Amino acid sequence: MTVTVRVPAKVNVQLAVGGVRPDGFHDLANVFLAVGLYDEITVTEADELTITCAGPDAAQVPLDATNLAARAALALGARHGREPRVHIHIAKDIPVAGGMAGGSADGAGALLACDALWGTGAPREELLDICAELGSDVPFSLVGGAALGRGRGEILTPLPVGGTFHWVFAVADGGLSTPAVYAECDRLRVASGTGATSADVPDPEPSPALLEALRTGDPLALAASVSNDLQAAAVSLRPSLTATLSAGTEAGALAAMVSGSGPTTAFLVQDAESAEKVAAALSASGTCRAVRVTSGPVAGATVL
Ligand SMILES: C[C@@](CO)(OP(=O)(O)O)[C@H](O)COP(=O)(O)OP(=O)(O)OC[C@H]1O[C@@H](n2ccc(N)nc2=O)[C@H](O)[C@@H]1O
Ligand SMILES: Nc1ncnc2c1ncn2[C@@H]1O[C@H](COP(=O)(O)OP(=O)(O)O)[C@@H](O)[C@H]1O
Repeated sequence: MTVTVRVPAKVNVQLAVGGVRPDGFHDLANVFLAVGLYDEITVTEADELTITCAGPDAAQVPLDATNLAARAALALGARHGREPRVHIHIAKDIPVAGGMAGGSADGAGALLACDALWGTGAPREELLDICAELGSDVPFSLVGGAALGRGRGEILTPLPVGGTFHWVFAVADGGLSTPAVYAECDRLRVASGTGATSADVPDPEPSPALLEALRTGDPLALAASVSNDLQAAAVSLRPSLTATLSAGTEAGALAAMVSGSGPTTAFLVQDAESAEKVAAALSASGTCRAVRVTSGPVAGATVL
């Protein structure tokens, strides 16, 4: 028997980063939006746990027990007294190490797929607990749509969205390490004299204007309120992102931002027609490796 699950990428329309906590994580107000770029995770009964991956960035995906999809199968199996004898195939379309939660998508997808394959029938709460153990972004990959993530991003509240938002993503050459970008954010804060701990940095809060823009589905209002506290750190580590951001703005994007920890850049546009125009201009600019056009919100991990 075989089960396939489709899982979307995300963009953070607000990423407010608090001070670094004693456990090394940062408290967040993380407003996630699931967008229509997908990985597909297929699990098949097998003699032992094995993984394959296909797609343009497949060479950068680990195929051992560190793969989040393998860790998900192991975690569900351990809770239900079951050896994870499965082959996991990842059809990867989400850019790797791009700030779009591709690894998290694979973790959430493999979890849901194994649950279906094994007939485990794990309650949603248990699946969300396992997701949070796997990584801060993994619960959102399961849930999809739009949500506010508190804590380190794993405590989710679904958010109402009143329309479809159109996006262009510029994929950069190479990735950025998420821990390195958080560390650079701390370094920049210390260097500017504010300090980087929870005692120094105000508690992160969601922007009321941003939540209202999502609720009404108004792209101009959303463009006026998006923010990403990791952007300066990503640009500091990858200065060439400035040229990509400018190219999208000059082409008419309503907002230009780094997606999460980057280095993918995200451009909010008015409609599907302007998306094509901005995408063409970004391609022609020579400031990125690839350009993707999509929209959101879309559903979270779904069994096909
Ligand atoms: C920045 C964000 C924004 O959504 O995603 P990406 O843009 O990388 O996809 C997330 O916070 C990434 O979440 P995720 O990639 O799941 O991170 P985890 O595996 O939980 O943690 C990896 C490392 O990132 C740092 N980290 C992560 C989350 C958080 N709230 N504070 C942190 O400081 C820590 O150094 C941690 O060891
Ligand atoms: N399915 C996966 N399981 C584990 N690690 C992965 C997986 N896919 C990618 N990775 C690795 O995890 C790191 C982060 O990748 P990814 O989740 O794609 O990016 P990001 O955290 O920026 O959204 C990269 O080093 C990548 O090689």
